[in-house]
Amino acid sequence: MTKAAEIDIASVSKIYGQSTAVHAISLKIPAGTYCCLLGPSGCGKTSTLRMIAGHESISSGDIRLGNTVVTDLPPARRGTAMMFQSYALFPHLDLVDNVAFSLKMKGVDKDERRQKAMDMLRLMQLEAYATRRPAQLSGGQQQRVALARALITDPEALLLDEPLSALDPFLKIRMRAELKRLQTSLGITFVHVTHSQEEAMALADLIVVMNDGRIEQAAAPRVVFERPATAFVARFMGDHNVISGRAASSTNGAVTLDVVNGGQFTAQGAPIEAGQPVDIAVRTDRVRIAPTGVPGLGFTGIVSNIEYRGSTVKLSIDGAGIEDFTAILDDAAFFEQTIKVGDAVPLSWGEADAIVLGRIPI
Ligand SMILES: Nc1ncnc2c1ncn2[C@@H]1O[C@H](COP(=O)(O)OP(=O)(O)OP(=O)(O)O)[C@@H](O)[C@H]1O
Repeated sequence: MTKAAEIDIASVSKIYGQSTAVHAISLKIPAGTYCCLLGPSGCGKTSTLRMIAGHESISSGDIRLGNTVVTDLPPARRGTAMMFQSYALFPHLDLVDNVAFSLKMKGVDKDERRQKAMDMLRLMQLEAYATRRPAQLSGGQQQRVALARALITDPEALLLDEPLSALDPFLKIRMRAELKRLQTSLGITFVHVTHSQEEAMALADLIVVMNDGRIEQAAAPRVVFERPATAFVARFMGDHNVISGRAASSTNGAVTLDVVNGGQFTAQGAPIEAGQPVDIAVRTDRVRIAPTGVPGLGFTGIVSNIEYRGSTVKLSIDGAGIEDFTAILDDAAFFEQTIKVGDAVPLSWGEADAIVLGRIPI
């Protein structure tokens, strides 16, 4: 079971009645990649996954799996398998029959399908429970049965719709590690829908951030975090301040922006015509309590809130036309000073910590 296939989504749309849920998205998921489709509720993640699986028709565009255009193929002939959020196990069947079900549908004879189901249960370390029914298992065990059932068809790509959402926080983290281990050992392509940026960062080789039926950014987790492409990505991934204004001037890969009724800031990025709207991102954990050495890389503001978080302290600051600017300080740096709500504090950050954000065309 080492076959893996590239998934090529070419200008795919999904229209339900009058409303467009997915707007002509294009995406290549290389073979053997752990890909997470990430975004808020209603952004089109599940519709995209279901179109790859064949559980939802494609309104326009094409999907290719390996060398095969699967756009019009039924789910069972695509080489994909889907694991549902609810696991969709049959309550009246034992684990062997649950796992063997799709082979039964394909007409595989009883001995062979039970043998293969036992192999899958062994892979999931569930062989001791083979004769139990789903209700006699824990949530994590049920999830492993659902995985075994999906993998028994020997798919080239496994599609997972919010696979961890039904689990408690402790189990979620354990199963997350198991999913990653499984994907690495099988080597097949995984496409995993989630609205948790933490889950996507922990698992994915490729994060696809979706918003309102469009792809805002598709890149490795570190790139998405360190170089968010748009203001939406920077806000959704968290740990960034987004400052909006209008371009004042651009030189040598640095853009200067004016905040309306506020300060002037500089950030790294391609030139932008003066007067155009521009957003920049400043990493919250790179902000220091110190006067800015370089104009445009800091400001003085009033502390509006202090939140102690153990190893870090979160400061909220208003000033220079910016509301609710966040600085995450490590606890030692914070407690070296005596800062309280209402104080005016000087803030600064490094040249590399402020980047210009793009806009995706609508
Ligand atoms: N069968 C349907 N008929 C009509 N509209 C639908 C249908 N399924 C989804 N939609 C709409 O399409 C949009 C995208 O839905 P989709 O389920 O793909 O989003 P999602 O990102 O997976 O959201 P969630 O995280 O809440 O599952 C939403 O506005 C949703 O209301």
